[in-house]
Parts: sequence; C-alpha cells; structure tokens
Amino acid sequence: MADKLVVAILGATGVVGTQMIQCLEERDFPVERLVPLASARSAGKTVRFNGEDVTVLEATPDAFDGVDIVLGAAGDAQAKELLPEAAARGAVCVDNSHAFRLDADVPLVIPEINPEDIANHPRNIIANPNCATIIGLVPTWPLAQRAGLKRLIVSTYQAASGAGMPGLRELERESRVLAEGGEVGDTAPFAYQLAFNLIPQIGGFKEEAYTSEELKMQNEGRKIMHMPELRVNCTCVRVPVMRSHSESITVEFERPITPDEAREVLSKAPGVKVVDDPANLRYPMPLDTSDQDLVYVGRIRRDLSAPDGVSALTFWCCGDQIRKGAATNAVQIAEHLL
Ligand SMILES: NC(=O)C1=CN([C@@H]2O[C@H](COP(=O)(O)OP(=O)(O)OC[C@H]3O[C@@H](n4cnc5c(N)ncnc54)[C@H](OP(=O)(O)O)[C@@H]3O)[C@@H](O)[C@H]2O)C=CC1
Ligand SMILES: N[C@@H](CC(=O)OP(=O)(O)O)C(=O)O
Repeated sequence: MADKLVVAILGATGVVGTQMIQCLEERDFPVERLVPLASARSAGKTVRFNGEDVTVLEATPDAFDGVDIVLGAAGDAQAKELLPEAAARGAVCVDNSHAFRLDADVPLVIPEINPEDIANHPRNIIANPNCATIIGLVPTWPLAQRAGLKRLIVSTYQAASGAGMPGLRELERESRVLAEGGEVGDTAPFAYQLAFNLIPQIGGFKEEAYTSEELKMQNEGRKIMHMPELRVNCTCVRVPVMRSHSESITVEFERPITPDEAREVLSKAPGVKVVDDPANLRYPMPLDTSDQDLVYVGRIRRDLSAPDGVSALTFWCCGDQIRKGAATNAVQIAEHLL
C-alpha cells in the first residue's frame, strides 16, 4: 500500500462514522484524502477533519473510485450493497455492520486477539465484531490463554448509543421530557421508554428465545477465538446510559485460576485496565470508560457456585462501545493493513 491513503467512511455522519473520523485524527493515520459518504439526505453537509471542512458525498458505487481503504459505519443493507462495489474497485473494506461477520472468507478481528487473521481477506472485506462481543472478549481472552476457556455466562448492560444516533437522541429526549413532567410518547428506536427503565431485548428474537444480539456473542466469539464448540450463554439488556457498554461475565476455565492470578494476567493484557479495589469502592463504571479506548475490569472474584470452587471466575467490565467496540477497533485493523 502507498504511504498515504485515500480513506472513505461509509456512514460518516453517524455515531460510529463520526468517531472514526476522530480516531483517524488522534492516531495520526496516514490519510491523503478523506471521502465521507452517507445517504443522499446528508450529501452536501460537511464533516471536520484535521482542521478542515470536508463535504459529505452520497454513497454510490462510483464514489469508491480511487479509494484505498473503506471504513464501513452504515447498516447491513448499505454494507451488502456498496462494499462489494468498493472491493471490486480495489479498496480494502473494514466493516462494522453484521453483514459479513460470519462469512467463512471474511476475517472477523479483534486485534488484541486474532490479528493474524487480517492477512487473509480474499474478498477485500474484513469485519469488525459486534460491540458487546469486543468489550467482553478483550479481557476474557488473556484469561483464556492462561487457564483455558470452557464456558461463558454473560449479562450485558448496553448503552443507548448502541442504537446509533437515533438511540442517543431518544434517551436525551425522554430524559428531558420526563424531567419537565411530560409524557414520552413514541419511543422509537426503542420498543419501550428507556429513561428510568431497562429493556431486556436488543435485536430480534431468534432460536430458543435468544435475541440476535445474544447469539452474536456466541457465534462471533467462537469465530474470533477459533473455538467452534465454545459454550456461551448471554443475556443482553438496554440500559439508560448514554455511552459505554458494561458486562457481568462468569468464565468457566479448563484449569484453576485465582482472582489474584487473574488480576496479574489482566494487568499486563493489551487494551485492558484493572480497576479493582473494593475496599476503596473502586470498580469500572460506564461514565469512567466513555471516550477512551481501554476496557476496564474489576469486581474479579471466585464463582462460588463452580463445582470445584477454583476453576471459574466472575468479573465486571466496561468499555466505550463506540470507540473500542467499533471505531477504534476498525482503525486498529486498518493500521495492521498498513
Ligand atoms: N452505535 C454503536 O455502538 C455500534 C454500531 N455498530 C454498527 O455500526 C454501523 C453504524 O452504526 P451507528 O453509527 O450506530 O448508526 P447511525 O444511525 O448513527 O449512523 C448510520 C450511518 O449510516 C448512514 N446511512 C444511512 N442510510 C444510508 C444509505 N442509504 N446510504 C449510505 N449511508 C447511509 C447514515 O447517513 P445519514 O446521516 O445520511 O442518514 C449514517 O451516517 C451499524 O452497522 C451498526 O450496527 C457497531 C458497533 C457499535
Ligand atoms: N446492537 C448493538 C450495537 C450494534 O450496532 O451492534 P451490531 O454492529 O452487532 O449490530 C447495540 O445496540 O448496542
């Protein structure tokens, strides 16, 4: 690849696309020219990049002419329609949607876990995993390396911005309306009022009454860690938090591991920060992890219900799903391509 690259962002006006532009700047990615793409509604708007206004273009196949790298931050439908067009024009695409994640010839990558998979991308498409999957697996993987992974039991607490700009705006609106004593009315994109509430459904219902989001943790986790038989039980909940997903994770290991050993492993793990000091009330919280790239881990303790009492741990983690769960992870993959 050339020293400086033409980088297109498909979905440049959304939550993830906006964050990608910031990440490219912050990480000093060698951008020769930025090509921000969105729907026809946004054509002519501008985005700010490296101190300049750059005009947003309508995303059409021809908009990818001359582009080296596409960072995909639009929905599944736009990804399916447009990224093969970009790939056919020679661009390598790093996509955040769900469209290609489980395709056998598309690598699905968390750079802290399986960077070696990036090299093999015959369709010129590399997929970024689901945000909750990234936040949960970044700390789980180093523990798995130490003690072997048998089973994961996960409950997620996912921020409103996981549902994109419309989700973010809706939680802001509901909070304002309720504070003023009003009625929330239509709650789209959520099925119910989210402010002062929890919604135990993210995505549609699929097999065995699990939601699509819950099955992503299992199916994407198996692919990323190359563990096709991994047992995963996940419950995903939308919470009235603006930004940063949180997760309670119980891991059953092949071999014994103590909480102290886990803290030692995690203190050296890439992408992880241990915040685990119950005596001083120190543990990860979404307000603390927002707008930065590390996954914070704390509340590390033995799973007292484990059959042998020594081969399972429970911990709590939080991470910014717009950054590490999406934009940062995609830019890290692009850096590996360089
Ligand atoms: N939000 C999150 O935490 C995460 C999101 N993702 C994934 O990232 C992707 C983007 O999500 P998010 O940023 O949240 O969503 P947003 O709704 O905030 O943004 C969607 C983007 O897609 C663009 N878009 C919509 N329709 C079209 C179209 N027909 N042609 C071209 N562009 C279009 C929008 O442009 P316009 O402004 O013109 O409508 C906007 O830029 C999704 O696939 C999502 O699943 C992955 C991980 C985390
Ligand atoms: N569905 C996630 C965010 C997301 O967009 O995930 P995915 O890229 O797997 O659809 C959430 O709502 O929090």
